[in-house]
Amino acid sequence: MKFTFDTRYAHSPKDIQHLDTTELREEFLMPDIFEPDEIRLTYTYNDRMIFGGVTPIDELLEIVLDKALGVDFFLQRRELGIINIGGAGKLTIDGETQPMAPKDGYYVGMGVQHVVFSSDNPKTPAKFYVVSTPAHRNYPNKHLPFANALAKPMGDQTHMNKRTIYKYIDASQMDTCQLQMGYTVLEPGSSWNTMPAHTHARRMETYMYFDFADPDTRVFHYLGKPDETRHIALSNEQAVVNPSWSIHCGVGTTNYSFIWAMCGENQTYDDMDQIPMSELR
Ligand SMILES: O=C(O)C(=O)C[C@H](O)C(=O)CO
Ligand SMILES: [Zn+2]
Repeated sequence: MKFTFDTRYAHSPKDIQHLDTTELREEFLMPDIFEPDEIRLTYTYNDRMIFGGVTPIDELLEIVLDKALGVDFFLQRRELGIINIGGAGKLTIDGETQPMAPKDGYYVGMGVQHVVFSSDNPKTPAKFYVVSTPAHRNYPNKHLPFANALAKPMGDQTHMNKRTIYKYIDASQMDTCQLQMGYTVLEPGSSWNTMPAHTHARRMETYMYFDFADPDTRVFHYLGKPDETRHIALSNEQAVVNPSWSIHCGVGTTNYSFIWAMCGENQTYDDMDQIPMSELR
């Protein structure tokens, strides 16, 4: 099993004025998330979120992080959200087995010692996207089937942003210390997500874009202060870190989906500052 644990640092909004394309990608993009029988994680200094992919094929995979976090085991002072974007798999949580159908989610509370990931069939492997945030107490583990996600239809065809936001880990449904997580599915013919753009200085956010309609699909993810924006061109199954001070929105050359995850000062999903279009530069 190969384990990758990258670091991404926190920035001032002024920093991105000086970054060229390569540097911008090195600082904000996580290019390869799902590699066979690998765990690939990124630790961002933005609210210390850890996010990435766990892709078991023939092996059982477990995230082992102790010295790197100065703890005895990974979830000693953290909670974990999981969404399976691949085939059927399983989690074994401190010895108890939990089937994970395609699109299933799971919340693992602080204090759990072992989370083991596996695929049911190596030909149709599970792909577990995971996000972990610092925690201060245990809340109960919870299986989060896709059918139970809170579905919020948004947008319209005229604005090319017809989409459904599926909230898996949401404060109205369950307790967590910080983590909120879910995913957004754009309809065919729609390409803009979260437009008008918004900021939420109270929370940082990460995104993992996936389910691209064809290999040449690209999503252009926008970041920066509203009056000083940059973009990053993304291929399928790549992720980006968005600092609290940054807008985010994106446009694809086809429709697509993305998993978002947030943490920080509050758990109020609708606490967003919409940016008037006249302020974008
Ligand atoms: O398309 C959208 O709109 C979103 O998915 C918005 C994200 O969930 C978000 O940015 C929450 O703050
Ligand atoms: Zn947001």
